[in-house]
Parts: sequence; structure tokens; C-alpha cells
Amino acid sequence: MIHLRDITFKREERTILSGVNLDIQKGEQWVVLGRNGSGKTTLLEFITAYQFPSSGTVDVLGNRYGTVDVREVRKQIGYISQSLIEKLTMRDPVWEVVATGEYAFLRFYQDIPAEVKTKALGLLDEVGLLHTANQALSTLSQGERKKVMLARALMQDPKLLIMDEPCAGLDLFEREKLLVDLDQLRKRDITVIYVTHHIEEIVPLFTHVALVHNGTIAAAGTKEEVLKPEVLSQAYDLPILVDWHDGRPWIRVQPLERGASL
Ligand SMILES: Nc1ncnc2c1ncn2[C@@H]1O[C@H](COP(=O)(O)OP(=O)(O)OP(=O)(O)O)[C@@H](O)[C@H]1O
Repeated sequence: MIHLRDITFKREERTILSGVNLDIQKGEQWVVLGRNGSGKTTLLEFITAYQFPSSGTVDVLGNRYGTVDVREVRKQIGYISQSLIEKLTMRDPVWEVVATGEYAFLRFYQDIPAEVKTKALGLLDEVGLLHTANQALSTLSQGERKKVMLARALMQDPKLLIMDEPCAGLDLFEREKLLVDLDQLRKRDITVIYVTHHIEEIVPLFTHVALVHNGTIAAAGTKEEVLKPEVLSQAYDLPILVDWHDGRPWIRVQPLERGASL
């Protein structure tokens, strides 16, 4: 359902991505890992058509970018990022924030139809926040706001859901609660692409991992293939061990020898 082929991205003489190939099939759920500045968000922006590569092709849900109206493709893509949360109006009631996900606008200045409100309330219920429906968004915790974004993204029944570090800034409790909700996505016919810095967020929902390193895909495949100590140690330049518990990977960094440099 997503095919990135021979992607190169150059900006101001600098090659940011090169030789990128990635194939995401229906039924797979992907995590994108990589160090700061490795190119993860740029990859997501190719998939949402907010940026275009310097060369190569991008096919998303059967559409080749450059030959289609990307606004039509975007209607099938839910996107959750911190920058989108910051654009929402904090004084709006929570149910209305969710309901505007039905439209391609951040706010809706006409009356919202009853059936759209009912759908928004149903999705709020699914993420356990129905009791907050009439509160202003500003009164919710950071974790609850992320759940509101999830409910909002699901309003259009997207085929693809892209999340850029949704657990960033959450405490352990809020993070685990959000991950439980994300795991529920397996009940839906939806493909998820999830960017994170934290390998322990790779809950059993996820099947595949792409590791971006120095502007290339250093490894891509099933999570068991990619989350190997030798693969991660090379990408992160650290001696890394991986422990699996209940289908979830946990990282340990081996102490560096005295005098060794990072
Ligand atoms: N339009 C652009 N013009 C110039 N440089 C860009 C552009 N888009 C991205 N970059 C650069 O490309 C590199 C990769 O950026 P990107 O945001 O994709 O990294 P990332 O892996 O998401 O990083 P982080 O984990 O820190 O969020 C960065 O050095 C960034 O400054």
C-alpha cells in the first residue's frame, strides 16, 4: 500500500536522504526508528505529500504522487503530530475538536450535524474520554490531548494512520494508557506508521520496523529481524542489548569501557 522507490532528497547542496526504498503492505504495522536528524519526519512528509523527493517515486494507497490530486489521497490518511496539536484551539470543547476531524479544517464555523457529533462522542468513548466531551481542550492533560488527537484522526475512517512521536512528553502512566489505546487499533482495518525514539513503545500491535540512519534505510523488515543488538548497536553507535518481555522489546545499554568515547 506504500512504495518508496529510489528516493533522494537534496536541500541546499546537502543530501538528506539517498537510495531509500521501502515497501509497506496491507496488514503490516510499522515503526520508524532513527537518531535525531536521520530523516524520519521527512520520510513521513513524503508519504503525506507535504514534501516531495528530489528524485524517485512515492506510491500511496495505489496513487503515484505527481499524477494525482494529493488532497484526495490525504483524506484517507490520519496524521498525528505535536505541530498539529499546537494548531488546535484550546478553548474549543473536546467533542468539537474530535468532530472537526470529519472535515479537512482545524475548526468548523457552522453547526456540526447531529450524526457527526454522535460519531465523535462514540470515538471519545472508545478512548475512554467521553466524560470530558464538554470540557475545553485546555483542561485536558497532555496524554488526554493525544487521545483526543487519536479519536479526531479516526473520524474519517482513514486507511493509513501516521503518528510522529505521539508519546513524547508523556509520563510513564500516560504513555502506557495511550499505548493500550493504540493496541486497540488492531480491531480496525488500518495501517499504522509510528515514529518514535523509544524502542519499548513497540507494542505487539507493530509488526515491522524501518531503521533510518545517515539518510538511508539501514534496516527494514519484521521487528524481530531489525531489533537485533548488532543492528541497533551499529545504528546508535552504542553497545545495545535487547530483552523481549511479553512481545515487547526493552533496551539496555552496556556500560562503556572507561576511556571509550561515544
Ligand atoms: N525542507 C528542508 N530544507 C532543509 N533541510 C531540511 C528540510 N527538511 C528536512 N531537513 C533536514 O533534514 C534532516 C532530517 O530531518 P528530519 O526532521 O526528517 O529528521 P528526524 O529523523 O525526524 O529528526 P528528529 O528525530 O530529531 O525529529 C535534518 O537535518 C533537517 O534539518
